Amino acid sequence: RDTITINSSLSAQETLVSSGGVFTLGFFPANKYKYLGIWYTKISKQTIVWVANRDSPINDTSSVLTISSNRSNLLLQSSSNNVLWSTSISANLVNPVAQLLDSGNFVLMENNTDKIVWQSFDHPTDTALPGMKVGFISGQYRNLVSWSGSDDPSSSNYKFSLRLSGFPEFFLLDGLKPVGRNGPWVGDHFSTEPAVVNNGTFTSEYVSNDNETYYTYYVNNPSIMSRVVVNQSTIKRYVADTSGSNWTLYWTFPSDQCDNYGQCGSNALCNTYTSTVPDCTCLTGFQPESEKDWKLRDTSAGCIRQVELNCTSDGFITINNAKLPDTTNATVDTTIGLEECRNRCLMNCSCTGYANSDTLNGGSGCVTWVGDLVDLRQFTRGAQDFYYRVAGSQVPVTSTKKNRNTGIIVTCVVLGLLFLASTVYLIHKKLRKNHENVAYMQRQRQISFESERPLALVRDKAREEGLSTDGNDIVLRVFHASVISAATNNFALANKLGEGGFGTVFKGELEGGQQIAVKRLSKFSTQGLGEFKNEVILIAKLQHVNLVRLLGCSIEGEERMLVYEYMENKSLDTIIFYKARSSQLNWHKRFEIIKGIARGVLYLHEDSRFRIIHRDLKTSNVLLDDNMNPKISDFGIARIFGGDEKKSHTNRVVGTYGYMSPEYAMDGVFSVKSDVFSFGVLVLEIISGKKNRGIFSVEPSLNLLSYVSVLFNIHLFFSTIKANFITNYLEYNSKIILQAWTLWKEGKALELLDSSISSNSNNNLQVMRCIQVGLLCVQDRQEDRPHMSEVVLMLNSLNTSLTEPKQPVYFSVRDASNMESSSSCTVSDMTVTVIEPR
Ligand SMILES: Nc1ncnc2c1ncn2[C@@H]1O[C@H](COP(=O)(O)OP(=O)(O)OP(=O)(O)O)[C@@H](O)[C@H]1O
Repeated sequence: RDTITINSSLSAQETLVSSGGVFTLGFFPANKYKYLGIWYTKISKQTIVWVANRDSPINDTSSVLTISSNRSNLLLQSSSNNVLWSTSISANLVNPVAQLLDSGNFVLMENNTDKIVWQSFDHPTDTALPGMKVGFISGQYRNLVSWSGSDDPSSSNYKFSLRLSGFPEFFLLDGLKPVGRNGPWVGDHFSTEPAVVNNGTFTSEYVSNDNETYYTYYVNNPSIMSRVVVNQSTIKRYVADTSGSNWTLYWTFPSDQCDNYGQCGSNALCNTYTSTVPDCTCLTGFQPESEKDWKLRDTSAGCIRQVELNCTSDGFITINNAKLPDTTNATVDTTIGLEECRNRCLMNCSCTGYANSDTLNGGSGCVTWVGDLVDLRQFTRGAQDFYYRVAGSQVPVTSTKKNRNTGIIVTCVVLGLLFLASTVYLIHKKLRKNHENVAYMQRQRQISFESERPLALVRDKAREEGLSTDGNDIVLRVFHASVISAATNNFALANKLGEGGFGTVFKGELEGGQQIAVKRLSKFSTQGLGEFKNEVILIAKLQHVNLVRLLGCSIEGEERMLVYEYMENKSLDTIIFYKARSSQLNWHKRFEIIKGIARGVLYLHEDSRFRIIHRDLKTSNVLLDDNMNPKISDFGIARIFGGDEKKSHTNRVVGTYGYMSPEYAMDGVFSVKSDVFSFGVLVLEIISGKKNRGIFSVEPSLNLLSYVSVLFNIHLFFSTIKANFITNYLEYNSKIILQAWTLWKEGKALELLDSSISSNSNNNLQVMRCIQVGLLCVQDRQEDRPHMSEVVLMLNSLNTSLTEPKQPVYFSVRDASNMESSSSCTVSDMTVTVIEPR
């Protein structure tokens, strides 16, 4: 039989045998006592895989395993009715049955249902059978704990247990002392087992999320049995075939001395390539803490840096095929790749190393370390690269490949310089000849400086006003991360509002019912904590009815979150571009929205105490409250990510194609007039309900190409490329501008109006006025575009006469055949130069 019921208990002389005969449950003798346990039926040398009463042995011969009379538990009782072991639950079953399964799992359940209320697999002793989970599950640790001796099942000090902190990993412990470290799970294997990556015999499963982290495995071949067992200071995997032959040792850990935890001390590398004696070497850039001890092979003190890190000019050295160092204090971010991981490490002066957290598919995710690097080892194959930080002067240029590359680079630089020198004369001549060009360049530079200046001014002002010490007049909450986590139901997917270039936005509700939107910044700038706070405080100071209120921020570890008021109707793009929703916004509401946005931008540009250039005005950055009032969002967020937007890779920081002014798209120059351009696009989109932008990815190198072409006077080649670029840009990123312009010129501008809203003669004046303002704002030359103060005026006093908008230059470029050449040097002329060879 394989079951116990309320009427049939298991006496000391009886056994249960699983239906397929794989496992037996019964009483076995050990260490002068008796224990209730499970073993393989066919393996001749009894192999116990589970013990119920390992720490409460039986010392009589008539103990019995029963189901308790209240139908809730399994009880192991001695002859004197003492309970030696129990399942300790309160199940209250109607018709309980305990059954031994062929998997080795002993389960208590409701008869004829699948409702298992207790199972031995949830209470491992020293052995993990296939399907058993080891780790942290349902709020409890499930460790493997070794027997005290080969004939003594009682719990010993040795255990294989998960350490959850940092990047979770399994340790073999003697009490609290690590004996060995299995390393974190890096995709399809533990970092210490590169050689046992799935060879088809087993399927390993590793699950790690906010609620549980565990390892389990399955045997793929049904004729094979396997067990993983902790035996004192080792953990071993055995296999046997089901016919009952003896066990074969498949894998063992520690496998050599380099697996002993911290064998070589900190900041040292252990390998056993040349002998079984561990070879300890200090990492390059480090030296033994004690030379004397090191020579005597006492490496416990480890290694120290030869040159201290200075944070700004440090570099990294790679260890190939590495077992990652102890990850207890490491930080993991699975959302970024290696390059960003490296940058993150560089930005954090305490970061001492980094690596991918997942080695599959060429590697992904990021782990960063701080402090000493402990328990590193190197394998000969199959493991991953680990990068550790050293002072710049310690980075060796050793590999021949590097030397060769350096040689090539040096040769190229020398040739480039020669070429450069030979063309200096030509450039000089060209620049002299073209005074307007020089003037243009100066103008551009000036604009750049102007746009940078406010940032500096703002910071100085902030400091003057003592904002770095949190001025009293600012109502800004610094939220504890747990408050945000609770408010968003632990960032539940169901609460996700959207995702932008800076991170994911979640809806949340604070205690008390206030609704919030939380922007979880996925990447952050080089700024330190103080600076981040300053910037946030600064932004919180900007208060206007047409700006989204920033309520506060949250900072925890490397995580930065911004907390905004929640906007019931989300962003404008979610309404106007969708037929089903766009009729919610009639012309009156659209006109109010346009005026509201204009007032918000004016406030940013001129009315606030600080001059802010938004740099990414677009429909998804205009949110609507419950009354459809527009509120600009993301103002100042670029500031939080540092001012050096050219280095950033988020589409948000470099702006969004379709809304970018030509000078910003082509030359990276931005000013308040770039915002005016984006506003113009917004206006035309709100009127038409159509997007200006198609799908088009711009080659960032084109800017560079244009400079190179000037420098080397080889327009003919590069101008063709640039002409293509511009044509493409036009093709995809100015649909509405071109349509509005055409209709305007043909006197049919009203046709631009979204077909889902009806216009009437009362509205026509407003619609026409808005189209004209839109076209004035998207004019090519910055100086032709109005300031926001003028825009607000134009929208509010419909009777004043306006200038005629000029033809967008894009349009003229498309119509290239009409163009000859040009000698003037505005942005548009640069385009003309480009098309010369046609
Ligand atoms: N305060 C808010 N209330 C309600 N919804 C919001 C709020 N802030 C953002 N959202 C929603 O979350 C989405 C993502 O916002 P986010 O500002 O991160 O990205 P984006 O504006 O679409 O792109 P980018 O970051 O490139 O500007 C928005 O489109 C909007 O629908």
